[in-house]
Amino acid sequence: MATSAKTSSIFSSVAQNQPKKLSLFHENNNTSLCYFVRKSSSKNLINLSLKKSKHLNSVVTKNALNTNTIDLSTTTKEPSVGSNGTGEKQTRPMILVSEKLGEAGLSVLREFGDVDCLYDLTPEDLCNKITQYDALIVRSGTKVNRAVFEAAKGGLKVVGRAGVGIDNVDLQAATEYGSLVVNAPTANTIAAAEHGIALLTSMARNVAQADASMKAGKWGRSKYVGVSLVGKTLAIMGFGKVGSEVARRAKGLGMHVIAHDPYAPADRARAVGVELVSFDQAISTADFVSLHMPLTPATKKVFNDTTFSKMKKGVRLVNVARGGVIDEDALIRALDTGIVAQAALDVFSEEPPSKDSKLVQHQNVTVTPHLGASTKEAQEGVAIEIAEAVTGALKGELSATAVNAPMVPAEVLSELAPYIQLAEKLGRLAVQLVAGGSGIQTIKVSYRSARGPDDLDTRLLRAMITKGIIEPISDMHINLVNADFTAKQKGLRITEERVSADSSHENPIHSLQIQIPNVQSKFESTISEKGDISIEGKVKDGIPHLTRVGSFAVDVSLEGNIILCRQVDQPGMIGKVGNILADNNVNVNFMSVGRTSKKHKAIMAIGVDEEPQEDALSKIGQVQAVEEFVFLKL
Ligand SMILES: NC(=O)c1ccc[n+]([C@@H]2O[C@H](COP(=O)([O-])OP(=O)(O)OC[C@H]3O[C@@H](n4cnc5c(N)ncnc54)[C@H](O)[C@@H]3O)[C@@H](O)[C@H]2O)c1
Ligand SMILES: O=C(O)[C@H](O)COP(=O)(O)O
Repeated sequence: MATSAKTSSIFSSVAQNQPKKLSLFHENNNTSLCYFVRKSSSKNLINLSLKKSKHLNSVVTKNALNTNTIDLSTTTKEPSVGSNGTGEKQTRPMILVSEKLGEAGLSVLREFGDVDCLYDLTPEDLCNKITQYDALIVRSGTKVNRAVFEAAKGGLKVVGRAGVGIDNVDLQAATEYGSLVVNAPTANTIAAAEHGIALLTSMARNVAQADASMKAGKWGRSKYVGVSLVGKTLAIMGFGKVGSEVARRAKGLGMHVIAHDPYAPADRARAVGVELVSFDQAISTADFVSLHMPLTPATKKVFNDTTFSKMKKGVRLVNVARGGVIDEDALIRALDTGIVAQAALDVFSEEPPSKDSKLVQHQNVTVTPHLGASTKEAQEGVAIEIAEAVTGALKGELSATAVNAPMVPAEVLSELAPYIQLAEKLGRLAVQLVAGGSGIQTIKVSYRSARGPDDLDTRLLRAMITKGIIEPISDMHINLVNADFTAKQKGLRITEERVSADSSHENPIHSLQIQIPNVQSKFESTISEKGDISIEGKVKDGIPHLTRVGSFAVDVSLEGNIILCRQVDQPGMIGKVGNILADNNVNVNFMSVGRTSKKHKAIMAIGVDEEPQEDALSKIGQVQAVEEFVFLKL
């Protein structure tokens, strides 16, 4: 029976401790920024690392070598299976690999966790077993549908797709259950492109048919006269990684290459010497059409009776993308009428296709069983790429190949780290102040910053505010994957505004304000003139501070817990409240007083390490000049 991993998932505990020291060190080709947390006894480590893969080899394309992963992890120490080398016991994550994966990738996984390779699971088996695992690694043959996520009950932290296409993973369900989906998008590009070229050339020269005929004892020289490629027009549909590599190779064969891709930058196409054209122009002028787009709702059956009828009679079609982009019945009709002279297919709408599939059996069709990524080199590369992405994600890293979560560059992350803590803590405080009313519907977040919108990526901060707001009032675990989704589900509207500040451009954020309109507050003084609960914070020397409560300026570091207390401004108040706390053995770590005007109303913000007992709190309430107070947990 598996022991579940205690390595926290994506940034789950980042905000729980304050950083003390920032150090930069180099270790085995890794450059890491490490924040050591203030309380050494907690032994938690928040790791912000910028890693260069030491496993990826030359098979992997340039993109992959430049992959930066962002480590935002805390490792919880628990008695159990393994050891982390410091004598502390740790649990090891459980990883299920459901399709064949290269050995090099398996070694990376085994160094990190306990790995089960179970290649013949039925969908039911998968649902039954998935509860035991923290991560699942699949290729295109495993359907990771909603049932799998439901069965996992939120315990499946990561799904790794060892390849590019994620059409076999239900991304919506993954997001709802907070599972990060990562893929290995670069390591099989060349293999797929080479297979596309192999199909193109062998189709044009009837290689497969001639081979089968000879093996059947025939010598059919006149039957297998082919067509030449040189000078012919090839339309690449989807000018992404594979499409552009096919284009390069086809140009080397002397073909005239055009491409259709609504999202591809024209300069990338120009660099390869390819003209980007409209869909209709591409399919109506091409002698050969090669498909390289993903399967999405927009591309499903995009090659159908209508589009085939627009093609040049005698066109030849290659598909190493996804079977589902073609209406296969329409293709059979187009082959039968001669609109499509030949097709070479590596992928099918249903895999494997039925044994009596008319398409597979068609004399003008060449088929391979989804072999595009199947070279030794690509499989080693993919296995390493996905193993690193999955282990990174299990450590809490924000993966550069995340499919259902924003990718935040390492440099942005390291800069925002203290603000991430500030965001969660302000969210936590704000929600605890709500006493009732019509429920929280809107959270207004204002970032005062000297930076322009393009210079300030606030997605992480928004997610952390959402986490701070939702976690104290639900049993949900919020992470970067599910923050926006969960907020929406709960009917929470989070609006963001940037207010330009004069402060230094160096600091990403001067101050962060959270407002909750249309609610009552447990501490009336947090209500601003506009009638909203309003609190504001800043980062000072790397530490988050609460700096404004309603219209009162305060300054208390956001550590431990906080008591907010409004009183008539008069001498001796600090001593009276301080003594009550001292009698209760509660350590005050920070205190600040803000007032509207002398001898009028003042607010004491007191940071306390421990939670005071009920009777200590009620004694504070009994102090004569105290008008209201609230205890808030951070
Ligand atoms: N047969 C195999 O074994 C094999 C191997 C690798 C990749 N693939 C498949 O090949 C396809 C391409 O992979 P990739 O790595 O190049 O992906 P990619 O994301 O780099 O490229 C896909 C391109 O398609 C474009 N696109 C999206 N919608 C489009 C549309 N409606 N019309 C035209 N273009 C559109 C995108 O803008 C992108 O440039 C994917 O479907 C992938 O799953 C198959
Ligand atoms: O999308 C992909 O990466 C390819 O289709 C490869 O799929 P495979 O991993 O099942 O070979």
